[in-house]
Amino acid sequence: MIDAGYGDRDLPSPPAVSKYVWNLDLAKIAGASVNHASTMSNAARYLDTILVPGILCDKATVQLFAGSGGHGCISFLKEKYIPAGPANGGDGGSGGNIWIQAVRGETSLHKLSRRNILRAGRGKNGQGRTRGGVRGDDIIIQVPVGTVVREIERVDPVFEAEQRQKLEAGRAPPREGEEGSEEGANPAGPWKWDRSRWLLYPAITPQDIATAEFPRLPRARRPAIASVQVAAPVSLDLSVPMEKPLLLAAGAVGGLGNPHFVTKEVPRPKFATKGESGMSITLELELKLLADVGLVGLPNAGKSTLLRAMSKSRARVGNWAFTTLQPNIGTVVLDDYRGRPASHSKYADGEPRINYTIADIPGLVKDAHLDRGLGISFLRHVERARVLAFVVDLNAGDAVTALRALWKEVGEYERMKIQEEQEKSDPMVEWSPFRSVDEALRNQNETIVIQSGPNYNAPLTPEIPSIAAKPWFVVATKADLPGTQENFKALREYVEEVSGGHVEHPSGREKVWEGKVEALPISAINGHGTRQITELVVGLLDD
Ligand SMILES: Nc1nc2c(ncn2[C@@H]2O[C@H](COP(=O)(O)OP(=O)(O)OP(=O)(O)O)[C@@H](O)[C@H]2O)c(=O)[nH]1
Ligand SMILES: [Mg+2]
Repeated sequence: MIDAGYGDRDLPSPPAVSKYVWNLDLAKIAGASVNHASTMSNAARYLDTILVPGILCDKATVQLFAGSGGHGCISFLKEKYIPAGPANGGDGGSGGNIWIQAVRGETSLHKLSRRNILRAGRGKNGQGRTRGGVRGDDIIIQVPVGTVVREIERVDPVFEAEQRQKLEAGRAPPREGEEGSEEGANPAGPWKWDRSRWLLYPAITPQDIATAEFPRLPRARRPAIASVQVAAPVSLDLSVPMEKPLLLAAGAVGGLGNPHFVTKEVPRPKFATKGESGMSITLELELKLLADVGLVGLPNAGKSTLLRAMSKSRARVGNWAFTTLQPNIGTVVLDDYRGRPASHSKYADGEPRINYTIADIPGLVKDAHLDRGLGISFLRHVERARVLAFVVDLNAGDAVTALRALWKEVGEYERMKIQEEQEKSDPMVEWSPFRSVDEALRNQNETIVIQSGPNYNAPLTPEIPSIAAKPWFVVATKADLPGTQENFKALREYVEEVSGGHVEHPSGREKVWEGKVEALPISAINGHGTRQITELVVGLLDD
């Protein structure tokens, strides 16, 4: 236990917290069901801890396949005294849709990045007695709030068919009273069998096929729901939790049953159409805001130990620098629906906060902003956390020096980034357009301007608030070790002076967060002091 050298704060044991909130299992979400943490089986929980050792995942590429439509049915009424009744094949069911929804329960994209192909269900085929096929199952992709979605590729068979039809319509004069013909060949008909579109009666013979005449293929159709589909190309910034999911890809319509093709000449058509094939979209998802709290500290400061103490994360801990090479994320559950919640915190919209996330980032070293050590990619994570926790080791030299060194690194990185941004917005090439025909003929002064700006590699550079403007606090670890009190006292005095504005802000920036900076002593290996961190974090997040 830590003795009373740390002032008025006593260090109670940590709250019961657990790491994963389960409310999404992609294998089960068909049909818009949302599974809550409490309904998850222990086995699945256990499996996930093995499969995903808490590695933070902020990017995923997924290929989505909307459901194809079921085929139409070829069937005839058959009853006593009616040996050869009229056509009564049902239409095929339409394919399943794919939806996306940003929800608060999700904290990482790791489940999506593991399953990079998602398929909505296929519509069932139509059946006899004019029974339509059952619709395919929908898929809802639930992502964390702060996900940016961008389309990479799209294959839409219906769109292609429409384009083909337009082309044909332009090439061949349409028959009187009708639009352009489908599938080329002979615009005036009769049409021959197109294997990919027509379904034939099983008893039909090859000779029949060769001589049979088919009606004009119906135009490629879209389901009515496609009108609410997100316009192509998909580019979404899901920064608020969504009450209802958004339609990304509508399932394709089913084929038409044989009653659709009854004519005076062909009263009993022995064909029906196949369902349309579903579209596929490849999306890149990126989590813009990664965690509520980012742990910033020198190597070996005890960041991973702290994460383990606060969440159920099993991040690796070792008594040497660079134990952590990949960022880890842990979720601190505030309300596990058992007993009283650990906090009564609420989101801005009044919904109770059930958890918050902590990102354990590899240790920062001197000149990390020049990509030294594990460098820039990790500073990127720092930039995206809402609150920063500077973790300093009380047992490794002067804590104030360590804190200032950390801020310096963060500040340098930011300065470099601002410079880069400015360079990006400068025009890349000068351009002076021709002002007269003469000039053009002489072909002088021809330069072209390519305005740099959003491009494919950086289509969305969301506005990120300055790092120094983020709320922050200091976590002084290893407070259980002897002789650390003095170090902590000096640290707390320094921090108080910084919040009072008596000394320069360690970032060296002018616009800084104006709240009161706290310094908390903790002993992560004993779990002491973690409750205070939670209280503080929740307070900062609520502001
Ligand atoms: N006595 C004591 N030791 C601690 C405490 N927290 C961490 N340690 C020890 O400090 C060492 C480093 O801990 P880590 O959690 O791996 O440190 P880290 O900051 O994640 O280090 P990197 O991943 O290398 O950046 C381990 O040997 C821990 O056991 C603490 O509160 N008290
Ligand atoms: Mg670590």
